[in-house]
Amino acid sequence: MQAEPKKSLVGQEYEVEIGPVAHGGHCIARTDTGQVLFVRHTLPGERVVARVTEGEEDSRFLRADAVTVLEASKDRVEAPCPYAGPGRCGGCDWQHAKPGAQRRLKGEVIAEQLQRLAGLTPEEAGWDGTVMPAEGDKLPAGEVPAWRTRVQYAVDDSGRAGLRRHRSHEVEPVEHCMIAATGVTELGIERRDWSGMQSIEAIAATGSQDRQVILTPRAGARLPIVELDKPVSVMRVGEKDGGVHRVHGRPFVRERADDRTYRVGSGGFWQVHPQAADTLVKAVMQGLLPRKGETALDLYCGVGLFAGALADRLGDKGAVLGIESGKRAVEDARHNLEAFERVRIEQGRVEAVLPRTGITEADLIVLDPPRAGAGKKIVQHLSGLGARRIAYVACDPAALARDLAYFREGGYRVRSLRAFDLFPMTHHVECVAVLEPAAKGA
Ligand SMILES: C[S@@+](CC[C@H](N)C(=O)[O-])C[C@H]1O[C@@H](n2cnc3c(N)ncnc32)[C@H](O)[C@@H]1O
Repeated sequence: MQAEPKKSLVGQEYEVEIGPVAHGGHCIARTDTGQVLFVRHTLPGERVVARVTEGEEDSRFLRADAVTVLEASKDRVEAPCPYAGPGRCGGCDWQHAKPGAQRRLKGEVIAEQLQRLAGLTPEEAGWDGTVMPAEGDKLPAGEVPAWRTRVQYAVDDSGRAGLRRHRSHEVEPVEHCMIAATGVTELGIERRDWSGMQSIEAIAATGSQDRQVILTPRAGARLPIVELDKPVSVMRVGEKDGGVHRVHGRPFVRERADDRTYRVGSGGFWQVHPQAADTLVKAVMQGLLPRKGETALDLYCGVGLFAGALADRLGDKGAVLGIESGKRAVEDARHNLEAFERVRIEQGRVEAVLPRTGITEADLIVLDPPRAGAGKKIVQHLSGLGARRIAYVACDPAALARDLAYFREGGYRVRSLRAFDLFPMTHHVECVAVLEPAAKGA
């Protein structure tokens, strides 16, 4: 017997009261039959007509867009970006919220994740509940910080550059992305014909004039001659190997942070907001208070941002071990930190390399894992190294909360937590949690 096809609810409209914000840039509501709706383009307390964008009759939850606002929140503003709104560009989640309200919403998400996944109240996490804006991002009403120093443009079938629609491969062509940093906008990507290309990543380094574009051609397409409004180096993603290859110019950009220049090769990780690297280094160092001669680990070290900051502060007798999986990033980290004799960078996955190093103790640990977090096994391992303090840099509050719970099992407590809005207009937020042995804090 064939199963009945499930009935799609896409396009169905519900008039609903909007409840609290949820992780991911949407708010929670319920249909009159009790089905959960994750509604975008709305704010807590509003009454809206929500149109379903994904889900079926028996889905655990439905996704929806608020298409009519019947009762607006006092935090609502007219979206400054003409490409924001239901079915449009998926890059920003909170264009329709006042900047202060965006940070409050992010704070509510962090608080909810900490409570639900780690059983921690803000007080227990040593957090004042605020999400701090980056320096210079508090702007007069209606102005939007131009912070995105790395923008991934998608190209439509007619060769126009744009941004992806929410949870879609469709392209929203744009003439200008408001949150793109000036150095990116100056390249004039949106004004060119990119026929034959699938995507273009534009990078404008902070603290140097380095600009780079990374082109991903469609299958079998020839590379265009790239003439932009400003000088750039050009890289291409190989169709066969997926690697990033030099077309012309330097195969890296130079970024400045904590009074040091970092070479970042194409495809390597660097924080996107121009203030982010400095802000996070400062928060981590204020949390760890490194002492001369101590030993430290920098896990998921990228091109060596925290390893460099630690090496500076630990002095000649201190030592730092960085671990990073990206081959190119490791080459860059070794280059960036070659002046420090007592810094070593190992290439490989933390879960494989850390046990192999045979390290049994460290005074300080920084970990800055990707969105999925570090996970139970690594946290257990780290909890056994006897570190005086651990700084956890997190781009996902859910992964952070899960890992904090594992650290508690390992005998660590959260001493302080700080949150930074390094991704204005989007739902993303960065946290720095500082941990210490529970016995010490007791
Ligand atoms: C959020 S970035 C942090 C980089 C660096 N701390 C910084 O701030 O510039 C995470 C880094 O972890 C690396 N990575 C991802 N999974 C990894 C793993 N399992 N082991 C080691 N490194 C990993 C990525 O290549 C990336 O460079």
